Amino acid sequence: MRASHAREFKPALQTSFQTSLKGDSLAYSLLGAAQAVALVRTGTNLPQALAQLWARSETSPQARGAMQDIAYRCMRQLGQSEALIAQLAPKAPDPLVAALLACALALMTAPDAVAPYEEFTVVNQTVTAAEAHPDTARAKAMVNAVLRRFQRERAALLETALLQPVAQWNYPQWWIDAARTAWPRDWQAILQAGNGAPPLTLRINARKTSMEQYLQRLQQAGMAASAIGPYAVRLEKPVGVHLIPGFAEGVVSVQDAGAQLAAPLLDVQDGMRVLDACAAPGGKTCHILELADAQVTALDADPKRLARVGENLERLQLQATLRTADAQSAAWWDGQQFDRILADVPCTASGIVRRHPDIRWLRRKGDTLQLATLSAKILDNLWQMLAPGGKLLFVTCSLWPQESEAQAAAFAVRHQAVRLAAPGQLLPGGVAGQDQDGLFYALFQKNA
Ligand SMILES: C[S@@+](CC[C@H](N)C(=O)[O-])C[C@H]1O[C@@H](n2cnc3c(N)ncnc32)[C@H](O)[C@@H]1O
Repeated sequence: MRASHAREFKPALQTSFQTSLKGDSLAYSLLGAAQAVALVRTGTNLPQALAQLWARSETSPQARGAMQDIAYRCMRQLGQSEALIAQLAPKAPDPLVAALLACALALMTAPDAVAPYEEFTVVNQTVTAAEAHPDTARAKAMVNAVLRRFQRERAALLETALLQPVAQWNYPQWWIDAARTAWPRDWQAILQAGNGAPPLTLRINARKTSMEQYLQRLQQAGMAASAIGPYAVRLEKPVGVHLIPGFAEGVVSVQDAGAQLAAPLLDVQDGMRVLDACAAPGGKTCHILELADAQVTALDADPKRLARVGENLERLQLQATLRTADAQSAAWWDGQQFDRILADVPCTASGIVRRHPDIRWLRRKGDTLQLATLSAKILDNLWQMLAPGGKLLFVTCSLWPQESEAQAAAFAVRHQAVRLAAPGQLLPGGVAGQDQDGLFYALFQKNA
């Protein structure tokens, strides 16, 4: 990257500006997506950035869908787009201009078999979008020139950009290096899997249906699907939750196939006391309760996220005790030990980047150590709460050994914990047809 393209993002963006663009135009969606991308570049995660924009504008569901699609595509191709912009723009553009160009370039280089929009439409609508916002209006001619030059010199520009690993893989360099070090054989497949669109996997509620019944229900609804686990069903074409048969009545939930391994591994029996120590939004809490009549305490440090556990329990007609508390502390605990503990600890989320493609651009290299330190404290604190003979399942959605296997090994030594059979590291994608997220599982038992 040229020196003039070193990142200097202005933190103040005029995101509250109400545009006069037509709500159903591509220009409107491009401008919204660009604002979200610019917010990500100042440290906001993408779902929050989009929610922030939608909270103050009357954006139709269709336009929201289009904005979200463009912003997510942009995240998956940001390395390449920024390398192209560095070649094309005479000096580093202002943040919103850079984000708008990155969104346009993501559409113009989309890996889809059929391009999402005609290229000339993307160019025209990007210029229209630039004209419509005070932070980009002055750059209208530059935006036009950059995109038209990209059209003319596409092959050569891409060839040069792709010489840089960040542009080739669309991850920060430190992330590429970390993947290579941790997974010398699989790092390319791992990075590639993180750039794909995630599948839509459902978990059937064993209290309300069987796999056979539910597959039949989908067939009757004309939705192609296949069973990819004892409770896991993958829909061939992802759809919104409101279109999933039985979702509203709690017959199914959305949950990755890998994440569905947690509840069966915990081996919860009726009547057991179970602690789900980092529970929100409650996917695993609910699965535990679908499989056994257990007394579950669902804990989370974030009250807003914990409220989502409540909503999920309600939809599925299940019950648990909800506690907003810090799993590093025992201040909330009544001293009664648990038979089972699930520790689905906070982590870098490097194993679920295909669902959250913004994560790679938000994380910093030092986050891994910081989060591993926090989760070690959580694990150490939870161990005293486990009854003798009880089991603790440690889960992360990370690919970094520091947060996963190294953490598990050190924990076992610190507490003389017996390590039981568990999958260990699941790489994203996984075995053919399964297509799960990159999760880590370690199961411990306390000596009786
Ligand atoms: C990986 S998510 C849990 C996902 C959840 N188990 C599921 O399956 O839906 C980690 C959760 O840990 C929570 N968390 C972070 N730090 C925490 C702490 N110190 N104590 C308790 N919860 C914490 C976060 O708010 C987040 O909801």
